[in-house]
Amino acid sequence: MTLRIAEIFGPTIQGEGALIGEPTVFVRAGGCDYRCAWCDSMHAVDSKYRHDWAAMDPAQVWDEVRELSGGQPLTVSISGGNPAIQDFAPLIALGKLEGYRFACETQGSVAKPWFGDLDTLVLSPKPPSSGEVTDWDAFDACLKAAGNAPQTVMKIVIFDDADYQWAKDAAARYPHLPLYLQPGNPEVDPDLPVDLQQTTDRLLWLIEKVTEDKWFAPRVLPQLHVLVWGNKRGV
Ligand SMILES: C[S@@+](CC[C@H](N)C(=O)[O-])C[C@H]1O[C@@H](n2cnc3c(N)ncnc32)[C@H](O)[C@@H]1O
Ligand SMILES: Nc1nc2[nH]cc(C(=O)O)c2c(=O)[nH]1
Ligand code: SF4
Ligand SMILES: [Mg+2]
Repeated sequence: MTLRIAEIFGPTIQGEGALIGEPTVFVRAGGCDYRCAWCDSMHAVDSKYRHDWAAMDPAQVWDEVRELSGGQPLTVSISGGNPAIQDFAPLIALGKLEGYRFACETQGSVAKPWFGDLDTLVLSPKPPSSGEVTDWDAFDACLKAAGNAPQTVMKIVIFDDADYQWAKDAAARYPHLPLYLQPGNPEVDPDLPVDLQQTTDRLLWLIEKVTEDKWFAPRVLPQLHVLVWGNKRGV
């Protein structure tokens, strides 16, 4: 089975969540079952970009990851789009043979057996500002599919008070899932600069929300890659 791939890039650092700062190569899948209002990766979502996506065999994808990483095992981050609408089991199997680790980012709308082959599964359910509605049965199926995967975490993007309250309710459903919050980035055009002051102001707003609320469960993190590179693609 070929994979629809929007881009493969790196090595860079994982800019978000549990693995923040860790060197990684990204494999970005093309296609998504959601249309989040503020998606920063529409080039991997909207079918109008599908002609820019490559149909690749897992072995071809693997060759490129190996090349980019110089054959030095690291964590491969599978993102998208929603990678869970495709079969990444063969790619993960190829990489594991050479000692690589795998993380995957998905919204939790589609469960796949290969979640159980991952080292890290990042489930990122979408708050109200996205315009999407979470199917919690599907989310539960993702947790079940992850089974014994060493690390499963939840990462929620927060744009406003309604998102914050929604995140608290979502966290209450899964008290044992490690939780990461990141402020939303409203400016996602790769050709426009990111305002660093506004970016850190949004982070400060979120930090003050959780501390004033004495909500000590989540870790609050910036998008490190946005601080360093703005909305540049391929980093
Ligand atoms: C582009 S998505 C791709 C993977 C998957 N579709 C998902 O949403 O989890 C990767 C991560 O970026 C986050 N993200 C997307 N747009 C964002 C924005 N404008 N500001 C902050 N985070 C954003 C998503 O919530 C998700 O956690
Ligand atoms: N450096 C870097 N870190 C990221 N973390 C999640 C990303 C994504 O778009 O899935 C991403 C990305 O695109 N770049
Ligand atoms: S689920 Fe992820 S890739 Fe899909 S539209 Fe939302 S943020 Fe973008
Ligand atoms: Mg991104």
